[in-house]
Amino acid sequence: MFNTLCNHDRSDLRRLREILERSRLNLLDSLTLRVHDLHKSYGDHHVLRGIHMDLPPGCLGGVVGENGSGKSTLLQILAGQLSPDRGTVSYPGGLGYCPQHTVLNPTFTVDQHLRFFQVAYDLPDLRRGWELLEILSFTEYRHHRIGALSEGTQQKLNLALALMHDPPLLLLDEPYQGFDWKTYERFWELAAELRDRGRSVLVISHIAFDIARFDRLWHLDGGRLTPTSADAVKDG
Ligand SMILES: Nc1ncnc2c1ncn2[C@@H]1O[C@H](COP(=O)(O)OP(=O)(O)OP(=O)(O)O)[C@@H](O)[C@H]1O
Repeated sequence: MFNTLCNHDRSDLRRLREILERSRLNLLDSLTLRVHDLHKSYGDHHVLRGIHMDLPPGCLGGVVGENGSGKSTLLQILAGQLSPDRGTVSYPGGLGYCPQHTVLNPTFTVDQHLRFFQVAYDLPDLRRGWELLEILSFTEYRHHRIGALSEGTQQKLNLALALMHDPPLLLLDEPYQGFDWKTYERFWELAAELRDRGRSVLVISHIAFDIARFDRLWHLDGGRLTPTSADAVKDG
């Protein structure tokens, strides 16, 4: 009798575990950035030729590739700023996009940009925005107009604006261009912290430089992505 009960309990437990594991996988599936068979041409220049990619929550991914290989084109499509000729992109909703070239108003101050984006993102306060100024060490420029700031400081604001609403997916196109070394290190700490809090982070990066920092790495070449390792990129 006791054995029968125990066996019964064990099989119930196994079934429960299977159900939980299935729901965990379904949840993970619905939270993942999924890219399927993306193609993009400019005239007869076929830049992307069938891009496939999955980026789950809590993953710091990188795309490396030569100049002109199509990295920014890919990120612009993922961010919804450019239409692909073919293929699909899906993600759970809410993203932060840091474009390669800043899109800031030179006559506005740093603070005014934060307030403008606070309204756009419908944020109750600017706590995270100010925290990002601290982390990226440019609080002292809060009341300066953008036109009077160095390119590196403008890039810091560009990044802070992409992160301040704490979205589940971050698409960062060479986000540390012009950063000094200390801020560059801070950027990677920030990216790791976002990953550890379950965000999906995709960074376009320069070959053989920061690639050991990624959980997943792809090489963009000939219009296609190949999963690769830091060692393969350095050696290749
Ligand atoms: N709007 C456009 N019209 C025509 N050609 C374009 C356009 N945008 C990009 N290209 C071309 O598409 C190719 C890929 O450009 P893209 O900027 O995506 O590459 P990238 O890998 O990001 O380059 P980089 O490392 O120099 O930033 C390049 O040959 C570029 O000249």
